[in-house]
Amino acid sequence: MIPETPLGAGPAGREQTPLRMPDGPQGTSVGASPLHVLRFLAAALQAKAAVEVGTGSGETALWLLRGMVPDGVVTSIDADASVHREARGTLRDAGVPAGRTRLIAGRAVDLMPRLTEGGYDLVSVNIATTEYPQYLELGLRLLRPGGVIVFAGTQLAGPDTRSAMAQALRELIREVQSDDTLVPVTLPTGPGLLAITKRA
Ligand SMILES: C[S@@+](CC[C@H](N)C(=O)[O-])C[C@H]1O[C@@H](n2cnc3c(N)ncnc32)[C@H](O)[C@@H]1O
Repeated sequence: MIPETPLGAGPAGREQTPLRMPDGPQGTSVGASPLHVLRFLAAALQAKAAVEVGTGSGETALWLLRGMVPDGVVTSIDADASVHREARGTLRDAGVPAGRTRLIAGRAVDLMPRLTEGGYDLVSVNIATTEYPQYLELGLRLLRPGGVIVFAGTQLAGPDTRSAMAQALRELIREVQSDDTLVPVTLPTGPGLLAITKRA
């Protein structure tokens, strides 16, 4: 079992404040990118705990944290341990206290089953994959009722192609459509998002 970070355990003596970020010059667009969507969802859910699959540069984790409650924690998994160095730099440069992220190296399919069932408000899958259905099952297990799982890059799968990724995406959609406890939406931003909430 991966030890859970106690929520609300910020660095001693440091007041937890929201991580603010500019969207652009005042009075212009507020943004419609996948990152804006993730930040919005994290804020709307008042997310205290999120799981991210695919840490990469740390940029997505940063935007999730900007939407989450001030002491919220992102658990971010990447199969490539070397990316966590860059991600730590991204988060540190943005002023994120170290206690707000847990960066874990390994394959998400191996690590997600070790996270606490029902312990998360939001799961963000940042990889376009042939294992979409498996990530749906693993991610839904982690969500509290009313939580949301977001798949990024779904338009890369091209639903009318015969690629393994497209087939996996179709299977994912079939599974979502056949489950009355799930409410999905496709968002045509960036490489495509599929967001699914688990009814409370
Ligand atoms: C598109 S990048 C994520 C970019 C990230 N959102 C960012 O802010 O930079 C995908 C990442 O997922 C990782 N990855 C790919 N397959 C994985 C798997 N099965 N389990 C965990 N991480 C994986 C890759 O190593 C890569 O760093």
